[in-house]
Amino acid sequence: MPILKVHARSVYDSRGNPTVEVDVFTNTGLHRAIVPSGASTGIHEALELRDKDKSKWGGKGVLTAVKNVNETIGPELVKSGIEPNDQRAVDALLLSLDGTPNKSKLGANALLGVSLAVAKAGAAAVGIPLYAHIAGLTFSKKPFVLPVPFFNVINGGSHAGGALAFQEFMIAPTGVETFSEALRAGAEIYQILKSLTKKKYGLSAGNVGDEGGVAPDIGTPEEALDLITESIDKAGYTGKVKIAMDVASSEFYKEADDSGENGKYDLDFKNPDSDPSKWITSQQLADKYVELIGKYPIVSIEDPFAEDNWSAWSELVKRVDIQIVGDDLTVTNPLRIKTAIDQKSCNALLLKVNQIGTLTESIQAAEDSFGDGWGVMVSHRSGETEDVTISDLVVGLRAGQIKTGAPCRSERVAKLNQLLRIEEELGSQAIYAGENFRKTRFL
Ligand SMILES: O=C(O)[C@@H](CO)OP(=O)(O)O
Ligand SMILES: [Mg+2]
Repeated sequence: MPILKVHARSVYDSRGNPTVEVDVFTNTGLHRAIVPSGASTGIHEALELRDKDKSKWGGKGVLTAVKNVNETIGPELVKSGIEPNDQRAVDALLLSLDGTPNKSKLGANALLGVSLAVAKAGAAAVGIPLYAHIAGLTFSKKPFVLPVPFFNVINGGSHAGGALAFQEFMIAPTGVETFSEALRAGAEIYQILKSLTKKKYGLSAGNVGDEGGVAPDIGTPEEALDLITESIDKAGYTGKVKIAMDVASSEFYKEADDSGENGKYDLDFKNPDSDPSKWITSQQLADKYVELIGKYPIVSIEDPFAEDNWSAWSELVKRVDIQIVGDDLTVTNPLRIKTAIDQKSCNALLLKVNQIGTLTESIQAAEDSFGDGWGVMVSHRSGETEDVTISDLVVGLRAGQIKTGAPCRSERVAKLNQLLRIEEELGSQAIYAGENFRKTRFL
């Protein structure tokens, strides 16, 4: 049952930017994937190919990537006769057609659209759900595990206006029994947070950022954490719902030396008149994290330091016992993950399929991370679409944690709704990760 035809087109993501959609046709019908896109992208990510022509979409077009699928990848894949359920062979072909270390020839967005659409065709070819197909491509151990959803309920950094430097403040219902209860808790807390925010910071503070979280003009992480804690308490989930942050600190790292070390962190980076004398060292930022962890129920911090400020990462891991997640640091790339393992820089991977460009490499990144005892959190991008592949991926990988924004805005809720469907379908064949979210692979 080979691949009959591959067709790509340019569609739009949740920020109104063009992105790549790929249709793969087999004798089971049409299988489609849409590629997400980041804003606070790491400099070491695989290349998202955007058109050079600045006259259309301000240089954000993806017509070249679309053409690469329609004129190169698609015809070669059809000609190869590779079966769609042989994901490894498909991805190996994609890598050889591109031939560059960072997918700069054909574009990681072109490759990923094909890779994910083929995965769906592969699942259909054997007549099983996508999550089960992915489980078969990796470590498959029963029961299936439904992830703890990390809801990004306050948006700051490069995802929102306002002064807040830290990018994401998330709530994680680790202390409930099921995924659906977790989603209900998230939605209830989010509604309370929204009205509290409006009351304290004015009506427009209830407007949302790129990932559906509220975006009040607050200056300090403490203010955001107080708002969240109050909302959790008011909703009746004290102790059952914990807090996580994605600081995305590469966005406000200044004056580093050539190796990426010894820079300063500018917590006022959105102010064009920010005062350099107030920028802080990685040591001072680490002290701030330790203080916040002591004061709030924080279970996970992502990108506490910039992508090449390696020494600061290892120091923090030694000082705290919570989850420290690499995103810009590790970029879902087995080579950078290896360095992070060797240097003990973090203890969890943020897995974003478009950082690396194929499903097989994403699975490898997860395997390598689990292999060192790390946690793995599957993640959306700030520019998203109706595609829900990551929901199947997190279940297939048995990763136990997903971040997909606030329980608000359809491109975020689509992923959560897909997890509700999977939960219903699996019934007693699945357990909820809950407090074991860092260790689900080893349960
Ligand atoms: O930093 C992140 O983790 C992501 C997703 O929340 O943002 P972006 O897609 O803009 O890189
Ligand atoms: Mg991040």
